Amino acid sequence: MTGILFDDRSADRREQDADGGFAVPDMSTVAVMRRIVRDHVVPRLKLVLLTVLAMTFAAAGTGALPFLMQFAADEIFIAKNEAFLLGLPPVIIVVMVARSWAEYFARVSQGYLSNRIVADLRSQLFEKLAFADVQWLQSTHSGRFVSVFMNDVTTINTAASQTITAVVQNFMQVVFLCGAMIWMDWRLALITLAALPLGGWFVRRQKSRARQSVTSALQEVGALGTIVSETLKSIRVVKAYHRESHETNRARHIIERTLRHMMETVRTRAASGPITEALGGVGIAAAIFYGGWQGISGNVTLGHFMGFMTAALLVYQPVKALASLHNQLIEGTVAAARVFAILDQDQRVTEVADARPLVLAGGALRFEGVTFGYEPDQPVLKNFDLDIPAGTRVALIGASGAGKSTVINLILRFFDPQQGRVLIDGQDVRTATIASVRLASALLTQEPVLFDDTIKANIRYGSEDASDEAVVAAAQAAAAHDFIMGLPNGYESRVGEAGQLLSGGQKQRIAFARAMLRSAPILLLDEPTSALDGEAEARIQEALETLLEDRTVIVIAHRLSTIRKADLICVMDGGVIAELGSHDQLVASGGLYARMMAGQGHSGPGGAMVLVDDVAVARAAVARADDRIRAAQA
Ligand SMILES: Nc1ncnc2c1ncn2[C@@H]1O[C@H](COP(=O)(O)OP(=O)(O)OP(=O)(O)O)[C@@H](O)[C@H]1O
Repeated sequence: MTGILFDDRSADRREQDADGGFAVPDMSTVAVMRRIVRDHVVPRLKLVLLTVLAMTFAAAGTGALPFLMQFAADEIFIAKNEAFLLGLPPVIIVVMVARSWAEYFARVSQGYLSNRIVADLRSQLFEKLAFADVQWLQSTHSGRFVSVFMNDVTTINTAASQTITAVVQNFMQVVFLCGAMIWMDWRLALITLAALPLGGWFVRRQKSRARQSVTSALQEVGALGTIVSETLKSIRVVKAYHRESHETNRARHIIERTLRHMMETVRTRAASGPITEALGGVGIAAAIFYGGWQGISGNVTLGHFMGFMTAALLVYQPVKALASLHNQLIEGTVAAARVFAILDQDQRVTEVADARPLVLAGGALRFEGVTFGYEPDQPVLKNFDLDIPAGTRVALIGASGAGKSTVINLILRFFDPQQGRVLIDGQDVRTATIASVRLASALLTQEPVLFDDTIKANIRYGSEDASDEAVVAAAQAAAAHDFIMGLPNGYESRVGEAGQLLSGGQKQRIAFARAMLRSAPILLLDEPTSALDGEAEARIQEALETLLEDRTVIVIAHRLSTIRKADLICVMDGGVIAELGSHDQLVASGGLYARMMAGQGHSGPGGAMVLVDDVAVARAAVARADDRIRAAQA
């Protein structure tokens, strides 16, 4: 169940499937913007309005500058008005200070808004992932999720923080400055601004190019995330097989492709600069010519001309900024569409409207005519019937791929069968609340799962109300207490990422204590003692026997000793039950089980079943692998 495999698709296959095996629906920029406004801006409308007001004020301050220039020229230099000269500086100072405070407020509130959007999106994404269907999570690359959290959301943040205020601010500046120009001389204004529609057309033309390059770049970053997490998770195998260079090359290809797409984005963004600059140059040249000619003819004053030219020179800066913000907006909306695709993912395993918590008795289990396949047209279980009275210990055995883990997946309702029902204490799991179905069982996997937290928190995982005494009692029962007390911080010691500061056996004992603490009537085990040494196994075996008492136990068994102890042995073959009975009954019947026990094994469609009856054999294999790793590292 825990072998390490790599997603080693060819470069072409990666290109086709670059989004982590997950399609992003094509949402238009407008649709994405509408959703962001609806979900994130409207709920904070007051703050947004205040921000816009502050921006408008700051823009109006800029719009007032040409008039000040005009008055200054006409009143001071031409009319020689001394009172005006004395009064003007304080007015300028007040206007500028008020304008800069308004700008400060606008920037801070904009920063809050964009970071708030990011925080909300990250929380929603995490909740979505935590509650998502196992099937969907397994079929989507983890790198895709990591990159959405880290990269896509950051792209949205950058876009939001740079565009929310900047678009409004620059737009308002354009409006005020154009207004000032039209007010001063509408003919001159028309000449100066004639080039603007051409710039608008150019920016629109760039849109699809920008969308394409941003989408590809974000996809590649997702692929990079996948390869980084995959390589780190599998580092022992990577080194043991001397594949460091191979993995580095795989990463390098993706990094180079990302660079190409990023450069395409950069070029598209940068292109808007020279174009608007050139158009601005044409407009201003025309204005100087026409305005100068009017001046020579005596139709305009020097102040009038200077005021107008100030506005004309100022207006092209925000226009240029708007063009580049348009690209930023596209980057943000492409990233947002990828986030929304995850948030909108439909859930297949859902609760019915009138779902009720399971009423648990002893944890009796029943499979009634269950047909299930991960792909609906490829059934893994076929019309599967199994009745397990409360308190029975069942060993599931069969060839690899026979469907043993699938049985456990259905009891936990990670998936729903296409036909038939799974019942716990007589109640269909589909009519019960999902939480109560999951709480009915404790799961122990072959590879223990620990979180980067303290030992105490790991044991208490899923039983948060348990007292410290109960935690210690569970650890004692799991033969973990002594080694925990030997650690410098005892129960407060941290276990490291995925428990890597502990040995395999120690990790398993912690996981075992966690299961002990949980008072679930059903225990689902994937032969969890295989990582323990002889002495610890003997101690834990005793504890395990206590834990198993009065519980319904389903164990995917690999060891003869475990199989022998089961009340019922269920031999699975090709998605059906080939044989069912106690060890003695099955041996006596002389069928498949008897042949397995005779050491002949069985080659079914999924491969051979392996019985591990000798811990020493397994330990020797692990020691050989470790020697190889040490040799490779040396
Ligand atoms: N998430 C999944 N998506 C698609 N197919 C799956 C998935 N999980 C398992 N399968 C397929 O379903 C079949 C049964 O798998 P299952 O894990 O139940 O077998 P198993 O008997 O537990 O095997 P093993 O002993 O090797 O762990 C296999 O053919 C496997 O390839």
